[in-house]
Amino acid sequence: MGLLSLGTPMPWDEAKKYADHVRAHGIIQFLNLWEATKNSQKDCLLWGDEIEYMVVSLDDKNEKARLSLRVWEILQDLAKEEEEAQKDPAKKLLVDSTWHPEYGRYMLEGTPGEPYMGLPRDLLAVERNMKLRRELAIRFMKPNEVPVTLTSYPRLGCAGDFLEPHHDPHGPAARSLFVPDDIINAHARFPTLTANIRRRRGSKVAINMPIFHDKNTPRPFIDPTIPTYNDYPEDKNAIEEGGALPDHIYMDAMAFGMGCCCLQITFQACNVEEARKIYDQMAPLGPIMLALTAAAPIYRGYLSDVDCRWNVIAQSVDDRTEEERGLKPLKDSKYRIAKSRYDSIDSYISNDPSNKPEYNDIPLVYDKDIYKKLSDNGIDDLLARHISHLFIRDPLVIFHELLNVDDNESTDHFENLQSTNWQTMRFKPPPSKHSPIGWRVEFRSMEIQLTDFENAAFAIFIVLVTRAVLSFNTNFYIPISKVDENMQVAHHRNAVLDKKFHFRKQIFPQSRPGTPSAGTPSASPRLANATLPARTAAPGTTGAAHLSAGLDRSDEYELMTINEIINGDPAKGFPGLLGLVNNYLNTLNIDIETRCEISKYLELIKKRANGTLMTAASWMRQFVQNHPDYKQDSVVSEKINYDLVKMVEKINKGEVQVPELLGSFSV
Ligand SMILES: Nc1ncnc2c1ncn2[C@@H]1O[C@H](COP(=O)(O)OP(=O)(O)OP(=O)(O)O)[C@@H](O)[C@H]1O
Ligand SMILES: N[C@@H](CCC(=O)O)C(=O)O
Ligand SMILES: N[C@@H](CS)C(=O)O
Repeated sequence: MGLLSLGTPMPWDEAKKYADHVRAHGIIQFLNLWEATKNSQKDCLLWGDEIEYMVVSLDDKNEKARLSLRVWEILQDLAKEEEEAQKDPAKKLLVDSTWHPEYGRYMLEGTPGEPYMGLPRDLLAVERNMKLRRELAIRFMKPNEVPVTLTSYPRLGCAGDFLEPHHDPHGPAARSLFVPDDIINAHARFPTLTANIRRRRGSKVAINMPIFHDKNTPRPFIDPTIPTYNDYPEDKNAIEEGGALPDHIYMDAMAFGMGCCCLQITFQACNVEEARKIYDQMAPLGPIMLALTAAAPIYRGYLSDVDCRWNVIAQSVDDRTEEERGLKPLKDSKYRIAKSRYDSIDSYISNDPSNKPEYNDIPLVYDKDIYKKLSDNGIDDLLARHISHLFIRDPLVIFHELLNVDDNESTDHFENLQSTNWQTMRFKPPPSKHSPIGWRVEFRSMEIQLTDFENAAFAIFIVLVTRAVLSFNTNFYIPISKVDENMQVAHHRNAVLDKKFHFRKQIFPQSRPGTPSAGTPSASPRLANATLPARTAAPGTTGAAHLSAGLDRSDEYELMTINEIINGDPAKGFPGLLGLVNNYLNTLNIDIETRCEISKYLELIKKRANGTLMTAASWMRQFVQNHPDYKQDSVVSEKINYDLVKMVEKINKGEVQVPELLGSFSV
């Protein structure tokens, strides 16, 4: 969930006049924050997860499942509960969670009440807390409502009724043929984002995901369900003007993307350099974890040929103009921009000596005036590039009342741009110079899993990987263009088993006298303030000019399966991420009971990676394809959707065992 300021939002025509104002003050705010917090030291790990839920209303009589638009009321009740818990220590334990709205009016986001600490025993609190959150949310729902952790809702945007209460499509913010604006959270941030993305882009967003061709799916597949309204100029372009591609599932609104749910993990680092190191080390894992957590195979009532949500969201908030997308020569826009605001990261940012210039091998577009301002104020090259790259975007939501703020105290303008750059990783400064919170990093690519057990397993795995990274001083660097290739590969149906991903072969630092050898923990996870590698690119250029002078690093990485990346390859002496995590755990003094409990979660990761257990995406595909109503035509009917949601609910209640998904683990 991004910045939820209050006020009167500006429509795009007005907001764009203040874009430079917001950027200029955003940078001053960042510099003020930097000055106050650049030396901040935190000595303990704090971390937390964010779980996004969809509230589904079940109509058992008619066997229909609809998204409930009642979440605002549920959130108010949860907020009251949180408030009371603040006053009553006994209640605090029972509530121990924090709740936020999300893009969809049917979505909830729950986090632990306080961040977790870094002790192994604290890991065992994660699943308990996730269960508590689910139970708490249920307490404020109607008897027929359930919180489900599906990544994409199978029948979102289908003709007929998929909302409770029903609303016809259309509305001035999204102008969608498929979803009404009533589906968007009422907080001004969300409809304004929706409308201003569309207006800035100059057309509705166009999302096309390849259809899964089953035996009876027509070839070519031309979707007969796309309505032919003519209320808005864009409507006719859906089929006639090529908005909807043949053999694809076409979607035309932000809700199809930002209405998806995910699992995000945020860690606090000891200091800014450690945060930059974690950011870089975790970035190549973004696509790996996307493929391993794949849970989104169905869109707008059709089985698709992809397993993950990422590209759907990227297309759903792509506010680039035609000029920025390279469809027209640059005239009114400033830059060609290769990616949507929601996409994989574009540059590594750590000053660690293992970050070689050649790894930043994709052209980085950045605002050269902002780069200069940052540079003149002592920000080093890599960080200045990162921030001035985020600042090529326009602020989409500007509130009249918050235009002029005290840049010494507020970080609103900085957060405005930071929180609408939705990338696989987020590098997060302390929220304000007065905050006790330190420099943090957010890992954002994972899809939400069907049960708390699985979500806890992935959260625990990721936090342990960060500990192993710091402890063994690992090196996961590969050229960022290869991380981007992996990101696309991760979307393929069953990529987890069928595809290979670029990954670094030698992940430990080469042993030198006096340095820790492969797989032994370094004396301290703290990092020295290493000097910056020399760069040859002139500040302000948009190309990666330094690349041609760089070394060829292609022998440092190779294509591996997810199984090899996670479980290792003994023949090659490659430990895999689980090997690293287990080595790390071996260095700690953990009681047997705790270690056994942690092993349960790691076992799930191992089995998902080696194919013993299915991903949620594969399991859902199988559920649909085995359903008696399925006609082998890629259509996921209302009845199949209802049965799927009921099944997920039963799994969460422990009423049904699904060994193909969860093995013998109980939820
Ligand atoms: N000091 C901290 N260190 C690490 N994690 C923290 C800290 N404080 C809170 N968290 C965790 O960070 C996560 C995100 O928190 P929060 O919702 O406040 O951030 P946000 O800025 O809204 O997130 P987003 O970047 O997704 O918009 C939660 O899981 C929370 O428990
Ligand atoms: N729901 C979005 C993330 C929204 C956010 O940035 O908080 C996703 O699935 O990635
Ligand atoms: N939840 C995301 C997407 S709208 C945000 O608020 O930034």
